[in-house]
Amino acid sequence: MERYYKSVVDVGKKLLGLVALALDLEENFFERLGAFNDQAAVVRLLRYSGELNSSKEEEPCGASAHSDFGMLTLLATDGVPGLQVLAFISHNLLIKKYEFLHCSNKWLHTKKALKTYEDFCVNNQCFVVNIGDLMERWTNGLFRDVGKKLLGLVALALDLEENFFERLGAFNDQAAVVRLLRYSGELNSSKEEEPCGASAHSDFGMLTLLATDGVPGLQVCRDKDKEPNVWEDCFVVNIGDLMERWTNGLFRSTMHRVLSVGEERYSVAVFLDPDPNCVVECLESCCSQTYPPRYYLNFDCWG
Ligand SMILES: O=C(O)CCC(=O)C(=O)O
Ligand SMILES: [Fe+2]
Repeated sequence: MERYYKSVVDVGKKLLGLVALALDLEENFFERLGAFNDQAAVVRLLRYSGELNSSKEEEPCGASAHSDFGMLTLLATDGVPGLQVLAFISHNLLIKKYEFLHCSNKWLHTKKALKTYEDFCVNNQCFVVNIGDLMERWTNGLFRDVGKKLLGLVALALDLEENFFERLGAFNDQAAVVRLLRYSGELNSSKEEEPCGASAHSDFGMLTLLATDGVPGLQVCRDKDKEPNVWEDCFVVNIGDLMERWTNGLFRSTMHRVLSVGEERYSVAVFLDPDPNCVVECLESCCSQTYPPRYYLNFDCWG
């Protein structure tokens, strides 16, 4: 138990170092601030009996909805599902998501932002890292500012006013979702498969800001990278699917994946999604007779 405690605290410190770098602070910022001085990592061992509620109205609940108080929480489970994460899903995101999954969803007709609990896919190869309330206060404001600045530049590049996305309401109730990632670095046993940390995908939202610890692994499809690439001392900024929709395909969302290179790897991804109620339609300045709108909000096709 002591060994487990020590290695979890080390992982936590490494992740907080990355959070600091992602915030444009020195890696040891939180250490210098004294956050680890007399720090106690509290380990809670949990057992859920699995008993179902007798009342049909109530959802059977092991632990009711909450956020954790501190900086970060690292969660390891036995692989039995149950953990859910509250997701704010916009109508546009939902369309995109179900397009991707090739299936229909009744909520597609509501045109409203939804707050839903999504099952968290538990995988015994990973920790789930929850951002605590203190860290959220620190990060959310900062990432909103960086994101706003970048989106101002995107607007200027599209021949729009710098505050275009702000005026559209994209930042009204915007949440920057921070995902702290650790890749174990284990290589696949099968020779046919490429050793994969995260399979090829594009991100859903407007922009993603990505900071890594310098271990290679991230590949971007359009560059046709032969070797896993490293970007140092910078954020990698990925364009998301909603930005592709907004710009009528002028800004393509970035297809990317993470290969396993036999070395442990950490990264911090900040997903900038628009306000869940913001309508994402092809911008006029990106459409012409030659390039008519490629994306419509066509609800009928979802039956
Ligand atoms: O870890 C990385 O470099 C990429 C992570 C990523 O693409 C994602 O979480 O969507
Ligand atoms: Fe991604």
